[in-house]
Amino acid sequence: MYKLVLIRHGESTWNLENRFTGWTDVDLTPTGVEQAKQAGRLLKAEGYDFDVAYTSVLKRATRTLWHVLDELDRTWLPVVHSWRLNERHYGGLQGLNKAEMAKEYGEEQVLVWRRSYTTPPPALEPSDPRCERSDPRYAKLSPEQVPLTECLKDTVARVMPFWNESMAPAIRAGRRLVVAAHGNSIRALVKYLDNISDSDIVGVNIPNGIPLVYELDDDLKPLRHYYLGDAEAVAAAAAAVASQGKKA
Ligand SMILES: O=C(O)[C@@H](CO)OP(=O)(O)O
Repeated sequence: MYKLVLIRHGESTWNLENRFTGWTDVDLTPTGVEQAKQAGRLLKAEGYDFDVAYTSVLKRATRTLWHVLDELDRTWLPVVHSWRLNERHYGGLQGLNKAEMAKEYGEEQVLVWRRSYTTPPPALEPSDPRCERSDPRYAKLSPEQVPLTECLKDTVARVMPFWNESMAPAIRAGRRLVVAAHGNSIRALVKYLDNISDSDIVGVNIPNGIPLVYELDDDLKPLRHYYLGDAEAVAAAAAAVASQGKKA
């Protein structure tokens, strides 16, 4: 039996301001830092140890990982960064306030933008200053690989090659992985692992900074999964994420 630990980054400045974030590289808030440290402490208290760490190229996930590794006294572990673990790209919504958009366009529309599997938010223009195509961290990608928007299906399509080519082989080789990523890149992995339908994934929300453990069989099929920590607090935190698209 293998174990895989997934952690969504701690609260970011734009989580706090309730803004669509996507590939915008915002940092953690002091609460987010504390959540990340707490995740590390929980893992340590439960006896978890790791051989390799995975994260995105965005600082809210990277710093979350650093705090987790620091608490585990494992700052020396190899860290694999991949843009494929980045948050889902939020297109022209990046930077806009979720509750204000719900007031303007309605909660139903915001739910479609946030959680529809196949409908992406409006795309960014390549000339938009928010477009990441000239960001040096993506210099090795073709322009088309740097999205102008994404629905979750698009995110699944770019996460899965990384799972298949890097993460899954590492797990099969017996390496214990800790992954610090984002709400929607984790939803993409969870959808694949648990074979969740396109409609049921709409209701899945990942709380900030709480380790999500997958126990996997020899074929990397999930035997079970669970969050570490208090179940009620986990449910409340996931419900809070779901309600970010409400009017107030
Ligand atoms: O804004 C975002 O990038 C994501 C994660 O914070 O939000 P949502 O939960 O609305 O997909």
